[in-house]
Amino acid sequence: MREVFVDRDVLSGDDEAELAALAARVRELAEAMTLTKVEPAEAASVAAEIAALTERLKAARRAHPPFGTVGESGLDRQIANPVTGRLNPLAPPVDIEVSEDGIVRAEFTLPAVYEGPPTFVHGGVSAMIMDQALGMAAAATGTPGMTATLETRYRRPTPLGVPLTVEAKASRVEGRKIYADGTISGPDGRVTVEASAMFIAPQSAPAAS
Ligand SMILES: CCCCCCCCCCCCCCCC(=O)SCCNC(=O)CCNC(=O)[C@H](O)C(C)(C)COP(=O)(O)OP(=O)(O)OC[C@H]1O[C@@H](n2cnc3c(N)ncnc32)[C@H](O)[C@@H]1OP(=O)(O)O
Repeated sequence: MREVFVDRDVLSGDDEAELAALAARVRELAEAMTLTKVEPAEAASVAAEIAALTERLKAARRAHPPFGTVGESGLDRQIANPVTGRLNPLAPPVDIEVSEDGIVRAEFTLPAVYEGPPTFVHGGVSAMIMDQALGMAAAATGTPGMTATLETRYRRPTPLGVPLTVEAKASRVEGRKIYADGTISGPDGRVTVEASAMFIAPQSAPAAS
């Protein structure tokens, strides 16, 4: 696969593990925040403590999110990615694996912070997870690309708080265009979301930002 990334700090395994642990705590904080019933005065007190913690983190700051060390697939460097990044507290708990036959798969459970319709996953969150899974399936062909089109078909509501499965696979490569299809299904195996996407390999690597 050709190199597509700009220069970034690359974290050691230990540094990545520590920041991933911090991100996990921030995720728990977001979940607690969404569901808390504490009194307003307590909320204000907690807000002040969090502001102080944020200042501590800002004391040493990068210009851009870091990368992790390259894995065997060569695709797992974006550790602050908003869909699967261990270092990104906004990322849902989705750990996508790519098998040798190019099938992309993850099992995950989405908590209340991703709620759209009451008790169900927000459709934009499902689309985001599909985009990533389909993009990784496209990249597994050896030709990674930018999402050009993404079509999602919501067959039935996707429930929160139960094990879900996302699967995707590239169907064909036509020049710079890579096509992929995938699904999200519930614990009963029934498909809740179908998605198809077309990715286009850029003529040149994206410019540094
Ligand atoms: C390499 C990148 C990093 C990857 C790293 C891998 C990491 C491991 C995987 C991670 C997975 C992440 C998955 C999320 C990935 C995003 O989230 S990407 C972000 C969302 N997408 C974007 O921002 C894309 C914005 N658009 C663009 O940058 C450019 O329009 C594109 C898509 C690169 C195409 O630009 P271009 O190369 O100049 O295209 P151009 O030469 O005009 O057209 C080529 C052909 O494509 C067609 N085409 C172009 N655009 C479209 C379109 N939108 N719809 C339909 N057809 C189109 C043209 O009609 C033309 O067709 P033909 O005439 O050849 O038949």
